[in-house]
Amino acid sequence: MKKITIIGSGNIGLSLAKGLVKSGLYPAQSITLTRRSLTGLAEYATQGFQISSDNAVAVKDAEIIVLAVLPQQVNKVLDEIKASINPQEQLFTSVVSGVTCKNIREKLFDDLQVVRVMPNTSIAIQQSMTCIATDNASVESLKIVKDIFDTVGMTIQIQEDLMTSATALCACGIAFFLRSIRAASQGGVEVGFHAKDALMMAAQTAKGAADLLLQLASHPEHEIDKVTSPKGCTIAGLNEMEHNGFSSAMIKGIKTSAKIAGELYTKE
Ligand SMILES: NC(=O)C1=CN([C@@H]2O[C@H](COP(=O)(O)OP(=O)(O)OC[C@H]3O[C@@H](n4cnc5c(N)ncnc54)[C@H](O)[C@@H]3O)[C@@H](O)[C@H]2O)C=CC1
Ligand SMILES: O=C(O)[C@@H]1CCC=N1
Repeated sequence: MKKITIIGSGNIGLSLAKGLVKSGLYPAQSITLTRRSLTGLAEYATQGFQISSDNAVAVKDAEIIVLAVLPQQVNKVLDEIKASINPQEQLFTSVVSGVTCKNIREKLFDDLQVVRVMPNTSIAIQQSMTCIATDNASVESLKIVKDIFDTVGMTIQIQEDLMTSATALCACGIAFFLRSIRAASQGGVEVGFHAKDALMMAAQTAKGAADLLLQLASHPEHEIDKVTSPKGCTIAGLNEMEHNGFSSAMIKGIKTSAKIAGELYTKE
């Protein structure tokens, strides 16, 4: 168990903190959460987390630092914490989209080991798909990071130049799949279900579809073939969706997100 400081405890920082505690391996007491104003963190203090609005102090004791502020807030935060960082003792991780390991070392220290991590908000319930990349961390350091994120979902190590693509597919992906579940539930209401039931039915159906792929290592089209009876209603609905650009919309959306993810950080 390592001491972890999360700088910027907003949506993803707090989701990570919740997931780590839920894993049972990281007590809240081992996690320090920072934010500019402590008001939003008061309830976390009552749960045992350390809370602070002083990033420089909060990183001092940490073995692992997780940077989780917005890309436009990064430079100010790195300037603030530089004097408190010990590159020999600490491992620096960042979930910030569009900020490279090199960008971080340029602001801190050349010999600091930096690992980029791209989780998604389902990390709060240990279901994240987390992508990990580095350009200088040792095998041992990478394993430390992987071990942490393996407790809160699945991990995959990727090349750093694919990190913005990973952001679009996996981090933004939560919103894309949620919107498609919401849309399915709205269709469900049109065909006769109450909204609450329709949403639960759509969500469980989506979960079942995902698990068919994950548990059976199956291909989507193979599973789709099993649903589409000849002259049946599934193929009729599916083709109607495709005529309206269903796959195309998802592909274009992911490409746009990946492009924007790569443009979020400006060095100055
Ligand atoms: N929200 C998501 O699903 C994901 C977000 N990310 C990345 O994580 C980062 C954070 O995103 P969100 O959590 O969505 O944003 P957010 O705005 O919810 O969280 C950022 C937090 O940082 C705090 N903050 C700002 N300046 C600070 C400072 N000087 N010191 C301490 N705290 C400070 C803000 O008060 C806020 O609570 C972004 O860089 C984003 O690209 C990565 C993966 C998923
Ligand atoms: O929308 C964003 O920019 C962040 C990065 C990935 C998820 N949320």
